[in-house]
Amino acid sequence: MEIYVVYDSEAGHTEALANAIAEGAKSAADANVHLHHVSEADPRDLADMDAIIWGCPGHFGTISSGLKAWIDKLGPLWARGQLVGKVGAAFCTTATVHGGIEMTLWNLITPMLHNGMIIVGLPGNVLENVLYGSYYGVGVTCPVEVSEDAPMNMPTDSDLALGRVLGRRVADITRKFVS
Ligand SMILES: Cc1cc2nc3c(=O)[nH]c(=O)nc-3n(C[C@H](O)[C@H](O)[C@H](O)COP(=O)(O)O)c2cc1C
Repeated sequence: MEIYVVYDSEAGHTEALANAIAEGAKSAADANVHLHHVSEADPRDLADMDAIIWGCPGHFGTISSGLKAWIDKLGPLWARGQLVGKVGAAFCTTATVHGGIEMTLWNLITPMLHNGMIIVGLPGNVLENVLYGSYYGVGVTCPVEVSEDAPMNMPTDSDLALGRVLGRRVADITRKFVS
């Protein structure tokens, strides 16, 4: 099965989470995972995918303009119904816990629904999620550094574990549709 992971990221926080999601998806032996920064991703490639996972930093409570501009190139695929029935999932990073994680995840999911995709979140029986996560995908907080000299606050091991679980879950659910 073909799984596409596309992300926007300015300083690498969301990229680290995207890497963990791709790693989780790749842990399924039958998954062929395509991981791309949005600047090098071709929307036309989505037609050949079985599952699509996209994510970005939350910018003012919603999708970053970089990823939104890319999503807005999906009109021709939408018009031909080429994404209908594909599995989708979303992820994001923000700087604060109450800085719009859920709104950003919902805004990422909305265009998937408009394209007829089947959304996969994380349920409460996933251990990593019940302790810490979100039901709408993976949204994690990387707090702003206390000073310019401080090391960057990247996603924690728990954050990355959630990412791996989402990637694997997408692969396991997609398999039920493609086999
Ligand atoms: C223009 C802009 C708007 C942002 N808006 C928010 C916000 O509304 N809430 C929040 O918690 N963080 C906000 N942030 C912080 C980023 O979401 C956060 O630092 C994120 O982890 C950056 O990920 P990246 O390194 O992958 O770009 C904003 C950052 C920028 C540049």
